[in-house]
Amino acid sequence: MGEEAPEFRVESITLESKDCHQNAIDVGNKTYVIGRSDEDSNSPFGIKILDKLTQTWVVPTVLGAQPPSKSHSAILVNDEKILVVEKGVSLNDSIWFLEIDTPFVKQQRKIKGLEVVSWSKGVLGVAQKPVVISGPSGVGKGTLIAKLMKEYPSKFGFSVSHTTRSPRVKEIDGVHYHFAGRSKMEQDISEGKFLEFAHVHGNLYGTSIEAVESVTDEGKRCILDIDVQGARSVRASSLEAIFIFVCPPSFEELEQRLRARGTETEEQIQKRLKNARAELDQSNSPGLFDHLLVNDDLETCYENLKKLLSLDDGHEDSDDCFIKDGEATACFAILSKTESEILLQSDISEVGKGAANLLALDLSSLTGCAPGRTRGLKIHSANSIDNGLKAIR
Ligand SMILES: Nc1ncnc2c1ncn2[C@@H]1O[C@H](COP(=O)(O)OP(=O)(O)OP(=O)(O)O)[C@@H](O)[C@H]1O
Ligand SMILES: Nc1nc2c(ncn2[C@@H]2O[C@H](COP(=O)(O)O)[C@@H](O)[C@H]2O)c(=O)[nH]1
Repeated sequence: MGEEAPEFRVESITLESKDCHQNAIDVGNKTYVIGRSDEDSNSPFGIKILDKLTQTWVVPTVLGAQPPSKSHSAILVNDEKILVVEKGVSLNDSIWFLEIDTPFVKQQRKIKGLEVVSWSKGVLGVAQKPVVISGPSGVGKGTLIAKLMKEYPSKFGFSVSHTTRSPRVKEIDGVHYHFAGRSKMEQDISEGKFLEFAHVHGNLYGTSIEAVESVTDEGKRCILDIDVQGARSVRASSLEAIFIFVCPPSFEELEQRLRARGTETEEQIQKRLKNARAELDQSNSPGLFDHLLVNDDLETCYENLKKLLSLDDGHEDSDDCFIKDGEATACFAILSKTESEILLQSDISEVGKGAANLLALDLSSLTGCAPGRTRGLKIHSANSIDNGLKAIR
């Protein structure tokens, strides 16, 4: 893992030239060198870590989608993460965190026995809590979700799970599920790409982090259709969600619905009914589900679901917040840092406005981290006279 090498020249702090492709950030006894070599503009956006005590270089395993390898500036936020601000991309795409010692990174380091770092993209604004819908097979979860998505196509997005089960007739890969091979899915799970996974009715099912994040990136509220084990795992994760359990009016009715659907063999139906009893028992586990819905008459149940999601009052949700102002190309560099804010200054020559714009990036209300996005960023103009950059929440 260690490698002799002073092939890099490391300055003690960030190398912040206008076209900087490499930054060196000191964290304790280590120096993190981020970026690509200035000599080779086509080289990949790499990370190297210098152990200053032993003078050895380590190339860590880098997890997560990485920023576009353009020029950037970087600064240490705290012992856990480095802020990297990319130039020449839209403001929405410019803010990244290199996690060097967060709980996820520590966990992955332990699993792999290797040095690990992870990227987490910074996202402006907050998102509405995802909605987890659980309940026994055949109770009508999919039917309720389909109605919700049909009535509110721009408001909700479905988290497309991975599964090792075979597709049913009319099921489309990437729409209903990502149909996956077991070994690939297990490998992705071990690499921390899944929010939760469970063995359900003899197959492996799981929600990838990307499945949830990509829905949220579109400005939509994410709906997860997962079993009770999965709901338990999400409850224990850092994802804040609303948890709804859907019950059948009776066990007989559940059996009838499952049979009438006609998608399972008799053996599979028996397995699903057996598991249904266990799931119904667990629906009352303290602190697991926020709401129980009985799906007797479909329309009544759907109206009750809408009430739970505050969709019955005709008002838009007040905390909807989708960023439109950050789509223009930005050229900001890190200027300074306080405990809760980092000041970014625009490159005057690039924006050509005659005066530098100052933005303050509020770090006090961040939610989420690797292996997902870092959300909740707020940016506001920090110019004494606001010269045109609107405050962005
Ligand atoms: N309230 C209802 N009354 C009668 N039939 C219903 C009702 N809700 C759903 N159904 C029917 O029950 C069957 C099972 O519904 P659905 O596939 O939505 O269940 P599910 O909970 O998503 O199951 P699974 O977990 O196996 O995916 C479907 O044929 C559906 O049309
Ligand atoms: N824990 C998870 N459970 C999941 C996920 N996706 C679906 N499911 C649950 O599996 C059963 C069976 O589904 P089916 O499509 O084979 O009928 C059902 O209870 C789903 O809720 C997942 O990603 N994780």
